[in-house]
Amino acid sequence: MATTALLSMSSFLPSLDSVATTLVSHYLVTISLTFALGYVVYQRFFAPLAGVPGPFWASLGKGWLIVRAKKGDLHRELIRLHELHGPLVRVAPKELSVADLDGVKMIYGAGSQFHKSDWYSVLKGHRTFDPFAEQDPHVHAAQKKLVIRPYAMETLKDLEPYVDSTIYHFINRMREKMTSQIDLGKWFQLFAFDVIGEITFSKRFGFMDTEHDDGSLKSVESTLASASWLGHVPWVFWTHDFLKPYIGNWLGVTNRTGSLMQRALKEVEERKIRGTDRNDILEKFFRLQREKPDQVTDVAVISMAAANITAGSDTTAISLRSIIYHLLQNPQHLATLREELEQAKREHRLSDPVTMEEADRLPFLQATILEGLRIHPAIGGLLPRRVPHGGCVIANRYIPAGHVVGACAWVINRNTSVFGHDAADFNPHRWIKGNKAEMQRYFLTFGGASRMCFGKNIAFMEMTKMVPTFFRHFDVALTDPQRPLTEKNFFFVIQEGLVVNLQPRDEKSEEQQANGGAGKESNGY
Ligand code: HEM
Repeated sequence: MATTALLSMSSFLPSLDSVATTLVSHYLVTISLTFALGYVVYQRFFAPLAGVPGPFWASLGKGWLIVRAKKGDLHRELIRLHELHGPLVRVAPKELSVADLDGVKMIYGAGSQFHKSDWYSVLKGHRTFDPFAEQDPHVHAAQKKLVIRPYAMETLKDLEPYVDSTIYHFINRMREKMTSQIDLGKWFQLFAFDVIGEITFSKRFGFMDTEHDDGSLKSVESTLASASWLGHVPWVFWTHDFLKPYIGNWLGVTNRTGSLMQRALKEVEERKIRGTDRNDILEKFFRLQREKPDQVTDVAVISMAAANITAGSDTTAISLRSIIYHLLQNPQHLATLREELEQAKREHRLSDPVTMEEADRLPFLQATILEGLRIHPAIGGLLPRRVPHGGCVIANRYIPAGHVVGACAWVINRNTSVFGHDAADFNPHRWIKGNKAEMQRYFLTFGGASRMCFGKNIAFMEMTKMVPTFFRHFDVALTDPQRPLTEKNFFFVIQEGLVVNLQPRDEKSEEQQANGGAGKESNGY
């Protein structure tokens, strides 16, 4: 009886195995929790960046940056956080967003020792020639020296007729579309791709003809959407790269070495067979290649041609959208611009398309373009840089070597001490009445110093010709002025919703007939 009772009791007692398992799992949980707590305490109180304000989760890992990249709102969050916390915001355990002006000068100014961080490594991948993503300053300087000439101010005159013919085509397409509402934002995108094709290969991609792209647009956007989060965890990219032969491609960023490269390769090969009498960018690269055949390799030429498409199409479309949208939202500024254009027209200083030289003499136009670029910088990423040996001090805070610092143009371009108390508003007059030199010193839309945009002059030429020519031809109104544009930041801050009604202003003018570049549409070699 007693034995039976003992046996039945033992069936309720835990076995030795389960006691051991429970103890081990408790032990593991306790160790993990202790480590986790220790990590949190370290990051919050003892790490070199401990105490720098910012979102709680950002101080613990890259998750906050990845979520922002996925949501596409990093630029807006950074504006909010800097307003709240001041010149430094901690965006990751070892990474800061900087709004301090001396800090910005130190990071991006001439002779800076702050070089591009690992964020860029995923854009570069295995590419051997890529000035945009190159992290090594010596390699970058050597590559830049080899290929920069075609982007110089002096060559713009050669490229102007190609821009003219594409603008002319754009205006004609708009005239055909005028009866219905027009998604002008989309048309600027088609234009920006076509014009890059024209100035690089003397060949529009034909997107304005078919009214859609051949996948290039998606390719650029999926590259950036993927790079913008992967850049924060480059090890994911490199692990995927290692496993790709077995698991296939799962990442959009590889498009950068995919379809755009193929397009550039095809154009280069065709050009080599056919030759050309054109003086476009490709021809200028070939000239450099003839001078230094062992250095300006085919890989370099193809890579630069592809870079023009990736770096120069969406960015220009975004900027055009910003300029036109803000003018339409601010009729008083549009009226001032129209007055300037009307006067120039009366005085026969306005061709059709407007020439670069004429546009240079239209101060309010220039101010409007700078203001559109200031208020909505096409690139909304942090432009991250590695802190050099010896560390640095920014806003009275020591930041050790190897940490990452960066500034977002959306934050810096809204600094009230540089751009005025109304820095959050669109007001072109600031570029006429304000301290232009000071504003240009901190104008981060095209990046800074040694890593400044190659295509700045080309982009300016396209915009300063397109904007007055467009307004010369059309009266433009937003179909729904109450509805703001939507925007998403995948490194490029892309807008949607610029839908307008167009009315013709005048018929083709005498100047248009007189201007050889405009009158000639070209699409081919
Ligand atoms: C409004 C239009 C444009 C804007 C706002 C813009 C903006 C920028 C910015 C901010 C950078 C620096 C990025 C960084 O530091 O990570 C950059 C670099 C670059 N851009 Fe642009 N860009 C524009 C148009 C163009 C065009 C039209 C081209 C080519 C035809 C181009 C080619 C490049 C290249 C090659 C670089 C790399 C420069 C280097 O690292 O040395 N961009 N751009």
